[in-house]
Amino acid sequence: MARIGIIGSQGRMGQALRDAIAAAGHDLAGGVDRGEDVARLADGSDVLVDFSAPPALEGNLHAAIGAGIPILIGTTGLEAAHHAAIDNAARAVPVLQTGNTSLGVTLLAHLVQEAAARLAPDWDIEIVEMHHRMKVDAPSGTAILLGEAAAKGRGIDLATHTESGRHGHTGARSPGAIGFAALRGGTVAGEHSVILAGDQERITLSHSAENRMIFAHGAVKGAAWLIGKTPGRYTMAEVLGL
Ligand SMILES: NC(=O)C1=CN([C@@H]2O[C@H](COP(=O)(O)OP(=O)(O)OC[C@H]3O[C@@H](n4cnc5c(N)ncnc54)[C@H](OP(=O)(O)O)[C@@H]3O)[C@@H](O)[C@H]2O)C=CC1
Ligand SMILES: O=C(O)C1=N[C@H](C(=O)O)C[C@H](O)C1
Repeated sequence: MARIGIIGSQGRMGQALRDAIAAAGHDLAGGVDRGEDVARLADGSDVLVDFSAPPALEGNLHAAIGAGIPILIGTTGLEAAHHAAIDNAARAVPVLQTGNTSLGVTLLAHLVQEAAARLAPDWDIEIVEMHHRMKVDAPSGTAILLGEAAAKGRGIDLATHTESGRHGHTGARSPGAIGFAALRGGTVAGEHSVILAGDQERITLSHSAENRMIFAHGAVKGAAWLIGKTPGRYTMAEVLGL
């Protein structure tokens, strides 16, 4: 049984996490939101779970290091500087950062990598996602995760092959690009499709989240798994044995 501290505890994911912690038989160590004392939460926790916002990341990593406990980061909208801070923190404590904690998306990423590796580079890759009207970042962390899986399969760098936000006279698609399109509306928990488009044929690999509990259950599983691990950066694939 683990004491799990939630960062972003009043948010949509924070509330789902409370139910998932109870369902798994763990203890809720407490929760913090904007402006509250994360270091104190860390001192009373065995592991921190962060579903808040990117500006909170640095303080959250600092608190985990100060208390000598692992941290799982589910917050999305992270930039290169955030990933550098995570790499740095992972030298001191176990850290798991992922754009999606669900079993289904973790498996989907494997399938996407495999498909991208096996199909010739002239098969175009487009990633389409839809989320609820309150989501603040785009493309979603999951879309980026799937783009990274596709890029890995292709042996290319995602950053230099991304095409997103097409509008107006864009010109033809760049050969080898990975395209992103983001839709927002209603209460959609999370829809992702990776479309591999060849000449006269198409493959679509998709995942539908019916509600947030799939993310919450995965996050609790990942958080408990991190306890006792040596410092380093871990993945959901390792947690789920995929
Ligand atoms: N990896 C995954 O599987 C998933 C990731 N997510 C990601 O998790 C994050 C949260 O999503 P969601 O719960 O829907 O968002 P919400 O906006 O519902 O919740 C975010 C919570 O974090 C709080 N918060 C904001 N800034 C800080 C801060 N500096 N310190 C502590 N708490 C803070 C907010 O408080 P306040 O309202 O006062 O700002 C709010 O309570 C998003 O980045 C989302 O994309 C979501 C689902 C799954
Ligand atoms: O903000 C959300 O809701 C979600 N965010 C994550 C993302 O950005 O991919 C995961 C999930 O799709 C829900």
